[in-house]
Amino acid sequence: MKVTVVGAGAVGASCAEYIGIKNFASEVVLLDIKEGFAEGKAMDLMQTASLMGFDTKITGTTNDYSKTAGSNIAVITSGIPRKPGMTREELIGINAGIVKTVSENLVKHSPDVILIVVSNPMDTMAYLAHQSTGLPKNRIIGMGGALDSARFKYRLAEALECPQSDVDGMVLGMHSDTGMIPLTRLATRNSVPVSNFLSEDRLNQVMEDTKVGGATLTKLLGTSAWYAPGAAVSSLVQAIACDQKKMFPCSVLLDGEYGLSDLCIGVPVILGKNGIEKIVEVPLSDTEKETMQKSAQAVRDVNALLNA
Ligand SMILES: NC(=O)c1ccc[n+]([C@@H]2O[C@H](COP(=O)([O-])OP(=O)(O)OC[C@H]3O[C@@H](n4cnc5c(N)ncnc54)[C@H](O)[C@@H]3O)[C@@H](O)[C@H]2O)c1
Ligand SMILES: O=C(O)C[C@H](O)C(=O)O
Repeated sequence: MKVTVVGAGAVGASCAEYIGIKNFASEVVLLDIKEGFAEGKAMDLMQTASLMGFDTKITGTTNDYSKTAGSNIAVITSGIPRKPGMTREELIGINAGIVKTVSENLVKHSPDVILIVVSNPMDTMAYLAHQSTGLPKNRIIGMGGALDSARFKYRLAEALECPQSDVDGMVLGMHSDTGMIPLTRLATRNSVPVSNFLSEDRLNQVMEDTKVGGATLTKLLGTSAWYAPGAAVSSLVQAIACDQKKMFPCSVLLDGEYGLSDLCIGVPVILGKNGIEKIVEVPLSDTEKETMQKSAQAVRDVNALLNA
């Protein structure tokens, strides 16, 4: 199993580190445009192998796509992150050009690759990857919902004063400060709806804290987060590489599901060796349906900037 990670910055390196530690891939290639950077990150990570107990071979390259040839999975993290006070959508001007070139190069060298798009604004970048590569829709996956759901569980556990392993929950919709839809109605603590334990006000607070999860960290760190993003990507890569058939909310091209078409947005999918093996349609309440439509409109507005 060969995995390429484009962008050896904060998220790309964290993702390569977690893939290494989980020890399921034979090879990870890190590629970056900055001279020597991916090689340096790869060497540093490889010097953790005997300490962390993994055999995955991690190598780095400066923009040489021939080294990525034959990749089963490729992760795109190349592009600029936001600074405090910015939205993810403001990154489109620079990141669209990068994601277009990178996705074309990846597919040229690995025609059977499954792409995982991370660069922001992620839903639009996943849509752009479809436009620029023409890959079948099961082979382009936008990562956002897995991370947002992890943050949702963190906030739920905080409110419930319980371990995160006690809680379950999912975030659908656009990966943006206003477009996320944490499904509080369906969240549970050991199968018991969380509304049995938390007031409506507290649940609304959990929802709001989840939606601004990325912005909160960006304000604290001065740039956007990388540990949880890297871990979330590594979980998607593992689900595909190990044919796990696990369910994650991912940004995928819809064709009528949830009443939406011709956009990528976060919905639950089953991930296995073929990438997206199934889109799961969760029955939504009228309010959730309305919120999903608004979120989709926000995605379409950003997609329209690709042609502006
Ligand atoms: N979808 C998500 O949930 C999520 C989570 C975290 C970060 N992100 C996004 O991921 C992206 C990366 O974030 P980061 O914190 O790792 O940034 P970073 O600046 O640390 O790393 C980005 C790397 O991309 C490289 N790069 C730029 N252009 C390139 C190109 N054409 N080819 C190859 N490499 C290139 C840069 O040299 C840099 O090393 C940002 O757009 C950020 O917003 C998304
Ligand atoms: O917040 C960001 O800009 C980065 C990423 O999308 C995140 O949610 O951490």
